[in-house]
Amino acid sequence: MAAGRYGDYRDIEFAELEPDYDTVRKDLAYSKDDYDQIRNGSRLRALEVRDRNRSRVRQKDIKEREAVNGGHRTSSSRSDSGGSGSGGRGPRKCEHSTRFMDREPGELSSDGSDGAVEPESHVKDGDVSKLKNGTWSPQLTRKRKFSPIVWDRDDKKVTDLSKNKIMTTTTRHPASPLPKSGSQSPNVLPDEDVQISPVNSSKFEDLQASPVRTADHGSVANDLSESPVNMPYSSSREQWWGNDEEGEQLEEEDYIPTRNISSSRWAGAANSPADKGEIYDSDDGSKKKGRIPSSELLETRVNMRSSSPELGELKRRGYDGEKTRSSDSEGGMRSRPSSGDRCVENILDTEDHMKEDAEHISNRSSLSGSDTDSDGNDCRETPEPPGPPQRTVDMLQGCRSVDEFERLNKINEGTYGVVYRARDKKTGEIVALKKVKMEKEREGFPLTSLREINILLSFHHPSIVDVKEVVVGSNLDSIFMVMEYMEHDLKGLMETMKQPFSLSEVKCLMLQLIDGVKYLHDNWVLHRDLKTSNLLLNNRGELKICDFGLARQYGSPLKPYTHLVVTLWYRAPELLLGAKQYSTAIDMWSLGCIMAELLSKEPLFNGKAEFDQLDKIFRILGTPNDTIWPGFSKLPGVKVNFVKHQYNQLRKKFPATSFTGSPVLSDAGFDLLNRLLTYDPEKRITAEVALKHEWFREVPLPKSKEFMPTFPAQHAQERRMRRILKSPDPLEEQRRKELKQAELGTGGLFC
Ligand SMILES: Nc1ncnc2c1ncn2[C@@H]1O[C@H](COP(=O)(O)OP(=O)(O)OP(=O)(O)O)[C@@H](O)[C@H]1O
Repeated sequence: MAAGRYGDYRDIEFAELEPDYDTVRKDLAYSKDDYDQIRNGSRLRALEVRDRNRSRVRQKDIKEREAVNGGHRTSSSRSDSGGSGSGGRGPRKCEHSTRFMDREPGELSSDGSDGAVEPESHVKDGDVSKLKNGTWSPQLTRKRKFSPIVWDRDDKKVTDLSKNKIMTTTTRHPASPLPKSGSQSPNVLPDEDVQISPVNSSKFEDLQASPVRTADHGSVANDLSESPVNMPYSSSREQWWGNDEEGEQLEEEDYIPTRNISSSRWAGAANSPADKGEIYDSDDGSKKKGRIPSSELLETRVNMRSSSPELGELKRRGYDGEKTRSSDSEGGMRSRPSSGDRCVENILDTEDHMKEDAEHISNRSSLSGSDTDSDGNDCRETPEPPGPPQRTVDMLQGCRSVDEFERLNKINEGTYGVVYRARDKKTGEIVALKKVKMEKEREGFPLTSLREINILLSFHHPSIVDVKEVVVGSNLDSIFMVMEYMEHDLKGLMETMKQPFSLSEVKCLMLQLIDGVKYLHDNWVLHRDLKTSNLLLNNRGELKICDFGLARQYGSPLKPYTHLVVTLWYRAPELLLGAKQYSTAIDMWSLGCIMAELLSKEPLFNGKAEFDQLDKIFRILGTPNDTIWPGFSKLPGVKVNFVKHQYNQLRKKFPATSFTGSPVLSDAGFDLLNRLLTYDPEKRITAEVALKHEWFREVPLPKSKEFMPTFPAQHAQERRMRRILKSPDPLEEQRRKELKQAELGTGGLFC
């Protein structure tokens, strides 16, 4: 739409330029005689002299016309010629041209109207003089539009780094060879005592005692609160999109204070203190933690840059070539052609810089004090004055207004966003709008949401939910992701189903899921929160992964990350046992849990707390040891006695034949499940290998998407109520509890 507007303008401009071009063409045209004489080698000098004279006459003519029209122009403006050719509309046209050229495709005025052009009155004499004085020139404005927040980016460096990244090899866990059907589980139990315990605090000191912990929490949090920045406009005039009391209440309840802001989240950031062992990346313990006040970020920015690649710099494999929005490593995200992408570009840029700034905040904190400085006085630098609040608005320039959508109903409310079904008023398309919970506005735009937006805008795959664009609330106080609408999530759907999915349906779903995860892993992203409620299904049988709030890039060498990721039931044992380094295998474990749940319609390991979760896993898979999982006993969580379960009971849960209604699974199917649920992350099956697993080639073959059953879309209220009544989600509660404990630095299995 906006591109069309842009295009229209160009059409008009060129249409009006047309006469001039004709004139020029005529002026420059040689007569046939001239041409013949030139060919014959004569009159060349004479023609040159004639052309120079004509040119002088033309310049004079242009100046005269300008004088008549009273136009003002910058000499270098392209609209110059347009203006000169437009007769009486000269000056007005010129002003509009400047504004039009200034605005990028997809940009709208903040009120959501098609106010791309500022009223003429805005370009008054004062402005003209400014323009003449060079304080506001079309060139300058145009540059700002491309990058509203202008940073001193070192392009060369970035390019080099992205190259480095591409050349880096990952330390992914190798695929273990496919055992024979019915072979022993990779989680074969040893005959030795295993002592497992909640990790004592000393074990986890290095993980938890991030230098940005208590003191820095104080520091950062105080900085945050002292910097009332971010969304500069209050939401006093609530529109229907924002007027959601339910959501607001939840926001209050859910709020967990920011503990710290991440260090470099990119693996291999050789320059980052994290790599020198100075700080640990604990940014992602909560999607709520990283909240970046724009001004704080802007003010604290320094030249500290991660030497690791940015998301936009990664080489996207797989389906990327199909869509132009993605970019490869060298091309970068910066050349986005489609409508609304200017907004996207701004957001991606902002996320990059926020990340850098977050790193700086973290590093600054880490360098300036210990975590015992609870008052933070010593380590805290004097907070600098808040930056210009319009920075946040700049970030949102080019985004359409949410008022261009008609709200149909509220689909669901996650912890971090409210999702609505809506109709694009222009196209009639039904979409899902996820409103980013701003929580306490003064604390800034949630970094995790920026991260999610960043990833989802960058990645395109049939199994990844498509985010089309980002739109803003009328007051620029809220942000929505416009996603393709999906009728169901698998969790909600399974709650309504009387029977579990059939084998061929599970295969169809698993194939799509593994394919999506492979795409993520191929592109160096861990999802870190794969669970049935984050898997969407539409009535065309298409499964799509959503909720990338915890996703992050990983690289080689692996860096220590927070273990407080992945909802408890789907959390890999290495995370539960406090491993500081983990990789793609954590997502594969989640896939194992999901596969089992799809088959049985029940969660496989539904622990109530970390210890209970481990216990449930060990009861079914047996208690691991160093033989089946080298390095197991060194994990921080392996301390005191866990009950030693000798046998793997998984087959009993998924027998080859059953008369009791248990979900049946062939040897091949069981092998896949077993390999997804392998204890040793190094031996756990990869997405690439899993995709080729023989289970998908044996009968019953995977159902094709078109033949997947359709289900009536649940009424949002029903869906919410059922969740509240039937499954007061212990997982979220658990996670919140963990995070609170982590923030307080007390209690908990790993504190
Ligand atoms: N594109 C979509 N189409 C339809 N429904 C969706 C879509 N995206 C999300 N939903 C619904 O909204 C719910 C919450 O979405 P999402 O997981 O992205 O939010 P969240 O706040 O991050 O959730 P969580 O609390 O699980 O972390 C999903 O479980 C799903 O039911």
